[in-house]
Amino acid sequence: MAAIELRDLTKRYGDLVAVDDVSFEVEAGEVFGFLGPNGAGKTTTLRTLLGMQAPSSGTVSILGHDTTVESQRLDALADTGFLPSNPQFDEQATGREVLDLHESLKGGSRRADLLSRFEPPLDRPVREYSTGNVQKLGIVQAFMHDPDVVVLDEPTSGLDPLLQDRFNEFVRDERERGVTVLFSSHVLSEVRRICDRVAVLRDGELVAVEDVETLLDRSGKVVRARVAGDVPEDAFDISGVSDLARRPIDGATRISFTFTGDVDALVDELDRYPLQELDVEEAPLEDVFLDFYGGGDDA
Ligand SMILES: Nc1ncnc2c1ncn2[C@@H]1O[C@H](COP(=O)(O)OP(=O)(O)OP(=O)(O)O)[C@@H](O)[C@H]1O
Repeated sequence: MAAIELRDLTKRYGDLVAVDDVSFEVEAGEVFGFLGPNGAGKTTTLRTLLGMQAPSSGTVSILGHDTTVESQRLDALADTGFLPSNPQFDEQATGREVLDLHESLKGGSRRADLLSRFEPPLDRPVREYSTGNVQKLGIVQAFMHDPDVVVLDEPTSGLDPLLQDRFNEFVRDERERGVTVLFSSHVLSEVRRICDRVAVLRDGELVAVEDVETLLDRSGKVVRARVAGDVPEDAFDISGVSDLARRPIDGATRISFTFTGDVDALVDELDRYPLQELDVEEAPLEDVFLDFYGGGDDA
């Protein structure tokens, strides 16, 4: 049984189809990234999955419980943590009081551990919190009852780069513990670092569900080389080379291209020239996702 399952989920707001026939599963113990530009329908999908609003059609379940049925939803939520995109707490309450209430409702066996990692200012009222501190309190609250499944809506927004790193490391640790994590994000580099698989949503429609590794393999490598002297016209005219650029510089030639072909063929071709420098790296995820986000029907 998948930890999270969405089948043919559609959610309409009046005439607007915010989520259009979306199906995917998140396996137990998987870290699954949910990506899409603003307005793609990510929040709508997550809120519908959690039973906070009814689907127009289709089914949603967490840990085998249908979250559109109230009794089953409560069973699901007992083992689920949720961090909304703009967490809102009682402004008058202190962070400690917010967590005390949550603990009395759902439990707090991991509270101390989480507080030592994220350190929100517990004795100040929430109205005095910065955006980052609200987010830290939200993270503690989402994980403190030791849930099996956690749904996070843009968890690193509002966190500074240091805290983003701490959060990403934390998610990797949670994965080691077998926790299932579904999170939406705009931050593509973090997806690379912590996700097993990703789903990409555009205009309410799912345009891809893929292993992150497969996605990166498919997008190829960026190769940059500096070759002594000139290079012939047909240099690097081999299968898998695209966006080839060359420019003379100080008695040498700078070459750059994207490569999706056979590595042996590339090595053979490189071997034909007197190389002065060589740099091979993954294509930036931003470029990979532009294929999906960029519009058109060819994604
Ligand atoms: N309660 C609502 N009533 C009417 N329209 C809504 C409602 N909530 C969302 N929408 C619309 O549904 C579409 C999807 O919005 P949603 O917030 O799910 O996207 P998102 O991918 O989470 O975007 P973002 O990254 O900006 O948070 C948008 O066109 C939005 O305006």
